[in-house]
Amino acid sequence: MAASKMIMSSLNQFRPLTCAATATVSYPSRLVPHPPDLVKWVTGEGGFVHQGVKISQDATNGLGLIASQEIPKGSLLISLPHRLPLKFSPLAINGGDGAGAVLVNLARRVPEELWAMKLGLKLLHERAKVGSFWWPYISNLPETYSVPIFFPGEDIKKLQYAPLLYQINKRCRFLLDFEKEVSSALEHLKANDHPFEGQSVHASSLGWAMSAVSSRAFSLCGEKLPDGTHNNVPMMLPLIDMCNHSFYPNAQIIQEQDTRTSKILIKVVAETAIKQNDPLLLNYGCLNNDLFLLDYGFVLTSNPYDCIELKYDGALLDAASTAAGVSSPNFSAPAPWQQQILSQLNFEGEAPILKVTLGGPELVEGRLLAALRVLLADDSRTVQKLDLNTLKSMSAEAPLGIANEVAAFRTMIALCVIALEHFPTKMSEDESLLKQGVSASTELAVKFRIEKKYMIIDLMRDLTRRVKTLSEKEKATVQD
Ligand SMILES: C[S@@+](CC[C@H](N)C(=O)[O-])C[C@H]1O[C@@H](n2cnc3c(N)ncnc32)[C@H](O)[C@@H]1O
Repeated sequence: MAASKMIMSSLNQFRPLTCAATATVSYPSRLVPHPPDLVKWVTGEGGFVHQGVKISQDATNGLGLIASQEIPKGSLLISLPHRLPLKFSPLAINGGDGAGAVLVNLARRVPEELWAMKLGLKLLHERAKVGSFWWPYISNLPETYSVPIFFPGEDIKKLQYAPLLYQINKRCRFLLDFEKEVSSALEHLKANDHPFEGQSVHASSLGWAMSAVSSRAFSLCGEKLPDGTHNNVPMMLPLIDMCNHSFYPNAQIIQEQDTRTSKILIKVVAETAIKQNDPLLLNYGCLNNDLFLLDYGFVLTSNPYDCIELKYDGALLDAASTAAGVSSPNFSAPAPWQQQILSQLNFEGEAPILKVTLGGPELVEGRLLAALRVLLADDSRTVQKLDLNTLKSMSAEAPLGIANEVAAFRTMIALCVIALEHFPTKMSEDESLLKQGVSASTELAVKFRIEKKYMIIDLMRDLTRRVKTLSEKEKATVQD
């Protein structure tokens, strides 16, 4: 009863689309000071919430869900009725009012890779709309986000990692350009056709909406299409999106078709037994820290999926192998048979893919490993007997012989050294900066680069161990 009163009183207010420019606090406040009770809203709308599931302030991750009692494995934790997820369905909106058509046209101008902005437009529309069905949910969203588009310029520089700086720049530029496009689309609209209740929309509120979606939406199976298939649709899942992330989750989202209505229901079940006071955790995906920071605004320590990006380049490989003391390879001028394999690996040809990664579960991108093995080999016949998958595989032990494998690994270690040297600060400097007590965004930026450096150092250690084992094997073979 008390909750419904609270909902009613906030429904009558004007909904400004403002957004605080930077996320400087660890626990951002919600859009309104005392938002409605989400659990009551979900159950009131016909959803189910296990009696042992509660919203609670997490020690480090903002709000989260916790178990207030022991919950057995397999228990249903949350079930959302069909109308609760917030989706952007252009077909449904197109058949609607003029404001819907304006939203659809704006969404068409958003590049596919920034899909979060498309759903963000719908979120902004609902945020501005007085009487929105989703207001109890939206009012519970954070007011600010710790994603780097909101970092002060000097903290963006502190990330020290060009591929991420490029992505942040791209997003910021898009938001500034899109602000202009939105403004001109909203000009001269009749009040009824205005999707944001007559309010102008700035880059900061577009950024708020994009970040709210990128940090909370799940890509799930949508309704059945006319051809019988289902496509994946990003959606915001009230309450479920209060779960924080872990690579060792104790909860899982499942989708089931309701036998009565044929609609798809979204549920969360306990994947393991959950102890009292444990947080309910979902796995957001096997992502590197670039994506966690860009989309979610956090950085994970010892993330097994973290990696660095390099550009495949003959001159860089020549420099690395020379530094590694590998005898006279010529990466810049491969023999024709080597060039042929480089084409098969997509390093040469009309549309080469030069981006390669080091780190993550694969340790070294298979294409790079294969290229090094091939370019360091001098016998074309042995190489041509092997298939590409063997050449790309780290678990294929020294397919071109131990000397070749050692040279390839040494070159990779040297590549790691070069990558480390690209960071202008030393690890000790980074760590002492953190000890000084810095702003939340400086802390995130410095933590990001520290994690990248640790990842590179761990990879170097792993490769060095492999070189040692291989060298010992070679010595043993010679002695036999
Ligand atoms: C889907 S929401 C989860 C609910 C959120 N904590 C809140 O207060 O509303 C995702 C956000 O939670 C925080 N978060 C989730 N998992 C985290 C983790 N493992 N470490 C740090 N922050 C995390 C990040 O701010 C992220 O953008």
